[in-house]
Amino acid sequence: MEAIKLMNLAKTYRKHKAVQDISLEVKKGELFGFLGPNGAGKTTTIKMLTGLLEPSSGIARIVGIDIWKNPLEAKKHIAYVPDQPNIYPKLTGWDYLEFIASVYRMPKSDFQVEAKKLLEMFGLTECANDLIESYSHGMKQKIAMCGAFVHRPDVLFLDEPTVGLDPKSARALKNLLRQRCDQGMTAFLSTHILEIAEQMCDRIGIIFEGNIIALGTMEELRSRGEYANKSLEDIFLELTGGEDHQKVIQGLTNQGDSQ
Ligand SMILES: Nc1ncnc2c1ncn2[C@@H]1O[C@H](COP(=O)(O)OP(=O)(O)OP(=O)(O)O)[C@@H](O)[C@H]1O
Repeated sequence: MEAIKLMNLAKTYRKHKAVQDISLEVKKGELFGFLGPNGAGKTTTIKMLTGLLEPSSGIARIVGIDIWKNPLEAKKHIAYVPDQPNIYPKLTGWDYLEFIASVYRMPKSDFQVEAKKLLEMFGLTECANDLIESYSHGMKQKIAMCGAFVHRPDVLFLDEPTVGLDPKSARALKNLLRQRCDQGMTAFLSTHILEIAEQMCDRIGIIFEGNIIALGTMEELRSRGEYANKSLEDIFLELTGGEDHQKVIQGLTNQGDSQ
């Protein structure tokens, strides 16, 4: 059974079709990268999959459960870290994790072992007893990650997870994602950072103007004749027309330089 399944999922904001009938399956244990330029529809898709934004049409299933027909049941299986996590400022880091663990009914002893490991991994042990309002943006993001991992979700959604993380924390996140996916968790992450998708993800989907325009492993994407031996950046720019934009920008910059 697929961990995540989208069937003709679409979202229209007033008249603007932000996501257009996308269908996709992500298998259990897969680390899936959802890549696209600004405004392509990544966040809209993730919000529909996590039960935060009702689709205009189509179906979204998490471990076989329709998230819109049976939201409580489906949400037991997921964790979501948005790009701008907004977490309780008046709790300490530790209290926040404890709160999450209680919502997911984690046994206390499991929670303590898991929480300590995660805080250590993300370099938050020293400030676990400080109020979250005193945390920097990156620290808030990291405690939100710890909260997402602590209850061992079956499916984890991350929106732009490495933006704002220092290199050490980004590395810790990459390692942890790989380890958890090897143990059976499924991860769905949106990113602009092509290197991350290229290095970490088992499979990549490229979304552009609300449509999935490419889908597959790096090898599969490259094996499309015209993309042989190209980097994901080249493939991405060609597919999304970014190269033309880049040329325009480059042209303008060069003009500026010569004046
Ligand atoms: N609440 C809203 N009302 C109207 N239009 C919206 C709303 N949210 C998003 N959109 C539009 O839907 C499209 C997709 O937006 P979305 O945030 O899903 O893109 P994204 O791929 O996550 O972009 P980014 O990488 O910039 O975060 C954009 O054209 C955006 O302007």
